[in-house]
Amino acid sequence: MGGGGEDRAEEGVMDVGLKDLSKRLEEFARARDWEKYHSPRNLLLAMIGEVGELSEIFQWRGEVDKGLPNWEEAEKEHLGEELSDVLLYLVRLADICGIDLGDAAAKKIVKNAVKYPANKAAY
Ligand SMILES: Nc1ccn([C@H]2C[C@H](O)[C@@H](COP(=O)(O)OP(=O)(O)OP(=O)(O)O)O2)c(=O)n1
Repeated sequence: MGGGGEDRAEEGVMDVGLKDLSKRLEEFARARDWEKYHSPRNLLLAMIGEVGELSEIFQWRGEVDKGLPNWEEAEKEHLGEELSDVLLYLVRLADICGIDLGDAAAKKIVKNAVKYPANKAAY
């Protein structure tokens, strides 16, 4: 991936932001001349495809304990990759649509809290 991402030796402990991911995805597409494929509809369909791949990991397993205590490391790594594919396409979709996803998500959390007041939550 472009943008100097390969040089970030400490990346594993860095807090990666949505804007940074957006920028790196843009560079990734530009470097491959793939911008023409990254239309809103294509990105949405690609993301849904990755949601399908993510779902396959959980398919037929029954309920799964939080933290995935009984999973092999390779399975967890695969899960991380599929979660990332969904996130990366979502971030790219938002960017190509001109939506500031971090800002929109923060506002949505506030809206959710107004809609579902903590003192009235009864599940
Ligand atoms: N036109 C494309 C194709 C790929 N990607 C990036 C975003 C995803 O993070 C990843 C998806 O790559 P693949 O389509 O190869 O999907 P997988 O990594 O899931 O591979 P596979 O489907 O073989 O398991 O690559 C992209 O930005 N634009």
